[in-house]
Amino acid sequence: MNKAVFARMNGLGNRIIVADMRGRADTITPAAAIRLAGESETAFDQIMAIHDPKTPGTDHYIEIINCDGTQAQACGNGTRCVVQWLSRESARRNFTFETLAGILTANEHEDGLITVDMGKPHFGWQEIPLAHEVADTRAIDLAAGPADAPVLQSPSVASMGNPHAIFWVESDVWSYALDEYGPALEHDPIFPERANISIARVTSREAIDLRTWERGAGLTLACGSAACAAAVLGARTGRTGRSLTVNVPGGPLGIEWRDDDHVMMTGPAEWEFDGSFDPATGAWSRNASRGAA
Ligand SMILES: N[C@@H](CCC[C@H](N)C(=O)O)C(=O)O
Repeated sequence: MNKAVFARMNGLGNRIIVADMRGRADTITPAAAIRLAGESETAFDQIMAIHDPKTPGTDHYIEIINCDGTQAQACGNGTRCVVQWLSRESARRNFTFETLAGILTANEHEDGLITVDMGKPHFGWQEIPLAHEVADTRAIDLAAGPADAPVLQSPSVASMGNPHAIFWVESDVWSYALDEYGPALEHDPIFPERANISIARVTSREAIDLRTWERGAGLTLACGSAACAAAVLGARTGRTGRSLTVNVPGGPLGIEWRDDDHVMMTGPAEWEFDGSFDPATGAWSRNASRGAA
């Protein structure tokens, strides 16, 4: 067994395992991911596996694995954790990554906060994707709760590389049973690749409160790509400006939808502990010698 090094980290409470798979030909199996997800110390929302680059001009290929063993195209909080991991091993602070969603850049600032260029949002029904054409992706025909008195309805949808549905609500986001509605909405037939489901309350032109039921992971304390989707859809529907704070349960994320259409996400990353694991089985051990920075 050729073990790989990992760190358990978090981005505003989004539980992330960063795994160093550089210089190796193997990948992390779904069985290994599910085993790590099932143990209390290593329980995670996403694994960010750092691989050797596939495309010239990029530093690393990043594979993103949800805790159910499925792959994701984008993970904003996890990308910040990868940047913090890499910036601990050299003086570099600027990186170019490739993911299933394409090529993105990220950099760590002097104060430790990290900005990720999450790329451009997509609003076309085929790009999200939806199962069929809809008139307007700013409000699609989808609801949760009793048919005659829906609790959540008419979400705005977008792709940030991965699919997102944002339900706009008037009351405190904690007053909605997202754990009850999330699973069915994630698997609704309108989403052929399933979707990340969020409820969003606009509190000013510059601020949104957001909770997310993540595709493949369930309720999380933070979802960076959902924060980006909420921000661009807030602006696209006239609810907000293009530069705002998205308050997720784990804390605030700064989001700017620039005039060149790129979405910039800024927030922290936190190192918890590290160890080594078998990418085939998920068997792992904790390393006592290297702790938080
Ligand atoms: N936590 C992430 C999103 C992870 C991927 C998502 N569950 C999916 O399957 O699309 C983030 O911070 O963006």
